[in-house]
Amino acid sequence: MDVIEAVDVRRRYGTGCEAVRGVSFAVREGEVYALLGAHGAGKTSTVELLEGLARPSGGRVRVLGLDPRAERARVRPRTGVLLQDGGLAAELTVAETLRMGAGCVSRPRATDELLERVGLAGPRADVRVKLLSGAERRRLELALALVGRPEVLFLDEPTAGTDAEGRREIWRLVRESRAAGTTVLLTTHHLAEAEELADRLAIMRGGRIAAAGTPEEVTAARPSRIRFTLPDGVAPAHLPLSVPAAVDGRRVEIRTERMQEALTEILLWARALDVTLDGLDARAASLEEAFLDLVYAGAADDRDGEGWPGRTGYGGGYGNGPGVSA
Ligand SMILES: Nc1ncnc2c1ncn2[C@@H]1O[C@H](COP(=O)(O)OP(=O)(O)OP(=O)(O)O)[C@@H](O)[C@H]1O
Repeated sequence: MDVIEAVDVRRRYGTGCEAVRGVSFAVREGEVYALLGAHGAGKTSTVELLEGLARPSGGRVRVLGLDPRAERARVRPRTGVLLQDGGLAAELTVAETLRMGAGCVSRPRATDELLERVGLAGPRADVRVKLLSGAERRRLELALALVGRPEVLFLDEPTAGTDAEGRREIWRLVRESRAAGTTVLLTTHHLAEAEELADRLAIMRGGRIAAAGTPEEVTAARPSRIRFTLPDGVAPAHLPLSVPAAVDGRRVEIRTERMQEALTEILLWARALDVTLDGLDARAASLEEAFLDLVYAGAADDRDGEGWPGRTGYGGGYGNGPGVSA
């Protein structure tokens, strides 16, 4: 069952900025789904619509089958929200803050047990919020999101302001929530975070979804890369490739969706010339490459369809002759 649904959703601010431009995705029960993108991609603007904080200017959002804004009273008790900026009261202690949160929900978790779980029990429970580290604040905010036993968790940049260790702690808590059956939608601009946590993800750029699926599906749709060093005496113009290649000094880089064909062509060419291809390296795209490609180089796709910067086309094939310069 789809617990969270966005269908062709749009959001235009009063300033005229259209931050969300026709976004569609669905999150299944018990799944962790990440909206991944650079700053300003439209992640928060999208999640806020699902949290019921604003109404979409177009399209449709549903949480647990309900309209999160029009039916807020029914949706809110079943969801937990971690905002990008939690806005905690600085003078309250950790325990006071969580007790206050517990007072606002109908079936609160035991606050002592929850503080234990997020690593803020014992002496840390009596510390004022203003004295907490960034990671501790985030864990307290997460405890507040969890105190009402939510079926759905919205986590906007859950590890913002935390160090590497703090990040791992929060990742552990997110995994525990998933293991308990909670459906999680999170936003992040950290690729590692999406890789670590997400069952499926959508990469956002300019208010749209540039790619979506499991990490494997997203990378499978991106071109593989073959690299090698041009052998001495071989000119770039004699490369036998029917696929476009880029040459930087003596280094050759080929991006291709037909890895096996391109690699076969290169190896046969090298054997015909009796040359060794130093540094030969062929690999499928990593999620990081897909992300960088879609989020940054992808802007070039929008402009001119060139695909990636610095590309030089070398056509040909074996018809080009032996390929060894005189
Ligand atoms: N209240 C607002 N009024 C006008 N424009 C806004 C408002 N909030 C966000 N925007 C604009 O909408 C676009 C998307 O912003 P949004 O915060 O949704 O992106 P994001 O992907 O969550 O980025 P970040 O990781 O920095 O939070 C940006 O161009 C931003 O400037």
